[in-house]
Amino acid sequence: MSATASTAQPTTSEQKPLQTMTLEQETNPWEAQAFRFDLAAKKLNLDPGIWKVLRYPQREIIVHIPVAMDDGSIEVFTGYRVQHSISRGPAKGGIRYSPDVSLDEVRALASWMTWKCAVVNIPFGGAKGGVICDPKKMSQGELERMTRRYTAELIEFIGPEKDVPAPDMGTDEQTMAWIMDTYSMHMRQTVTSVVTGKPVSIGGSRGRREATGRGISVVCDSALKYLNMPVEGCRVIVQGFGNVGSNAAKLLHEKGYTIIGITEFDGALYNANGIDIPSLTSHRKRAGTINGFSGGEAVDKDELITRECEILIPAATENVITSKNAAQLKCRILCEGANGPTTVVADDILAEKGIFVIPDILANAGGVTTSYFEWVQDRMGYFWTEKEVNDRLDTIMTASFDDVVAYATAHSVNNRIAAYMLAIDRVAYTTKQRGIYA
Ligand SMILES: NC(=O)C1=CN([C@@H]2O[C@H](COP(=O)(O)OP(=O)(O)OC[C@H]3O[C@@H](n4cnc5c(N)ncnc54)[C@H](OP(=O)(O)O)[C@@H]3O)[C@@H](O)[C@H]2O)C=CC1
Ligand SMILES: O=C(O)CCC(=O)C(=O)O
Repeated sequence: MSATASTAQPTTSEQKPLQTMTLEQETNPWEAQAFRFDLAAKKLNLDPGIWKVLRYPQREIIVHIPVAMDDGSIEVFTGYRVQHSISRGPAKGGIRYSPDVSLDEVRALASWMTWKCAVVNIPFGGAKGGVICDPKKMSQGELERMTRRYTAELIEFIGPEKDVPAPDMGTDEQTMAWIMDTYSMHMRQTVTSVVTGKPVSIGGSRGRREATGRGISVVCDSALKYLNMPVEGCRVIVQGFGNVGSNAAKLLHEKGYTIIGITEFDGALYNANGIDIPSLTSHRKRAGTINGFSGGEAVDKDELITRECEILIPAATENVITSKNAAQLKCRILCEGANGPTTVVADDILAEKGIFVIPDILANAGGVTTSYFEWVQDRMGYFWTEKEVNDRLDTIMTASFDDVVAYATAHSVNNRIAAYMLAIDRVAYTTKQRGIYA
């Protein structure tokens, strides 16, 4: 690795039609995924048949889930599970509960899971699930009934050797416990390895809760080393203070980074001297919001992500960095904790600004990597210490960062396209090896 590496990144597109995209096209996650896939496949000179196979998901399941609500009414929720690929192993990926879920979003998230698992070289394909609902407005009883019914509808499609769900936005360890229990009732035996991200007491892995944030902290360390930048004085802004954002902030704070900004859906905080993350976490637990915390100044959340910092970590949702605000970013490194936070148009603007991007399918792969460890431990019935889990995670994340950056240099592409190319090449190889032409 070069100590004098430049931050300059080649642009994503060589075509100009990007400039004529409407904002609606620009922010469709499936279009964004497909655009980058096509570009990487072209650079790989991918076999046209394999191209067609990998471009689209293998299976898309839509379910309508009737749920008895607490007030006695019946509501019907729409849910999806999309399995993009099982070429390298069982499909793997989280389940999202959000009012914004759509089939195109779940398709994109499922494809990103395939590429992500291949980037970190773990033996899974990709899948994702989602239910259109607002979990913040539902009681625990309503969420449990919806989750159990959703699981029952998917019963023949999921399983330890078929498709292994995990948490994502709006879902957590409790949701995974309900899925595991519902699946086990149908199988007439306890099957812990059907989901990951469960509570440790029922087969979860130590370290899974923090794993995505931990992986982010590891790739930030690698990026600083690569760019010859010190941790001391490294200012970080984090968007999102849920599972991913809060754990990334906590671990980076422990490593000596200065977290100067945190945003959530309903507010944002700034402190040029650094926010005390443990105190903010206690406040967030008590108050249910970051608002009202005395250790930072309340600021506008959209403006905060454009403030000067060394590292910006979007860890909330898709399409937060678009043609509308990319030119205003003043970070040196963009580390994508969320899936799909940057649009393809924004990619080119960031490249022109020389921002070093650690793409989502690498940066947030710590979660699925520790999910892999959980699946392995459940199948062995033997559980590792937290240190063993974290050490293995650190090793994989560091090596994957090095692989992507080396690939980018070797092929003169930016980090995102390098990660796609590396992943597509690996998935194409197993797809051919398994003999789809038979
Ligand atoms: N959980 C995991 O292991 C993994 C998650 N990811 C990705 O990371 C992202 C976050 O997931 P996760 O942390 O699990 O989700 P959570 O539901 O735990 O948290 C989401 C956070 O994002 C905030 N948020 C939502 N919309 C906005 C917005 N427009 N501006 C600012 N903040 C916002 C929410 O704020 P509020 O509470 O105020 O609504 C909340 O703090 C998603 O893209 C997910 O796909 C990727 C890999 C693994
Ligand atoms: O842990 C997992 O299996 C998947 C987590 C996830 O949904 C993601 O990485 O986007």
